Amino acid sequence: MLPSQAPFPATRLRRLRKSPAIRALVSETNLTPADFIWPVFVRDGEGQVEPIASMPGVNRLSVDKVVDAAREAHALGIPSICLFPYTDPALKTECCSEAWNPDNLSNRATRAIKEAVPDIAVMTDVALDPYNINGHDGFVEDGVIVNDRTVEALVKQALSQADAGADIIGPSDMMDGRIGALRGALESAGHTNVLLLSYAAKYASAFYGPFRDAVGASGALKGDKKTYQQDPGNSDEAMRLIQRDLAEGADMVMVKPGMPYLDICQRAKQMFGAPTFAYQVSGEYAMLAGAGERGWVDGEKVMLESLMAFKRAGCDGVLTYFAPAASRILNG
Ligand SMILES: NCc1[nH]cc(CCC(=O)O)c1CC(=O)O
Repeated sequence: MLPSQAPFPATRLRRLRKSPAIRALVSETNLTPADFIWPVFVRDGEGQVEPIASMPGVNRLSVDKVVDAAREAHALGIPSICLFPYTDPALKTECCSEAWNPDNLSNRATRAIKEAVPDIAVMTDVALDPYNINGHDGFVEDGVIVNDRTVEALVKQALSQADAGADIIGPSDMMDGRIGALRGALESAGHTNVLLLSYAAKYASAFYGPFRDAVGASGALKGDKKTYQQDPGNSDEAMRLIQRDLAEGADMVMVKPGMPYLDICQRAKQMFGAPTFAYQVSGEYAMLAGAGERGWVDGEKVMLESLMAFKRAGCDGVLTYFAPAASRILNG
């Protein structure tokens, strides 16, 4: 596999690292703002910028401020912004109907962004957890997270998002059969060019903790998500999930979390060659940003190194809360 190399001193691999110019010539991986999808948290109100304690530097934004964020992202060269609503606890119910309300927070934000910054791709999240009194991604019946009835609700949710103008729909729920159901419903409704970025290999991870604070789901969640999210020790299962989702009509696939699962990213890209994304999740962000804030690591350098690692592993892009900070540095 590897080309043969002459023995030392004919081969001195340090020659290839001798100066910035030579290193630039032989660098294998390129990181640019075009690699990023920026997840943002949306809340009610106007002019609201509300810090999230466990995610230093990340805020919940009212719709007007999300539009500002989209403008900023576009100016920085970030192609896509991904919306996560913080839902008023009073709107959380067992039937989760706020999820497909055409005027829910996520749909209002989508419409506002598409009007103000039409060129940015808006990604939305399909799962019931922000709206569910039980905090789960699916309906709960007698303590069981039920699959098929949940998929019917996810279809309604996704159609309301597509109607609002979402470009990319990201099902993060991990129910079986949802990609096929969503693709069929989008086609029937005439949304033939709405993309599905499937959270295909999503693990039951402790790294989602700060996110659940950010969307207000931590208090609501009863139990864990292990009957639908994957066992962190499994790799073959991830390949089966990705293969299944591509076969059902996913345009792009995601591995989540990111940094602890780079082996899954690499395997997925090599095996399927599909557009592959990683989600550098809230807990990963909190570790890097928190340690950077305290001066325990060089925050900027670990941020860029961690993002470069996704590209090296074979990812086409990465969902990261660092998107604007990293882009500002990359743009010089
Ligand atoms: N549908 C839930 C969802 N969508 C995105 C994230 C996590 C994102 C992050 O941690 O940054 C989660 C959390 C979960 O599955 O409990």
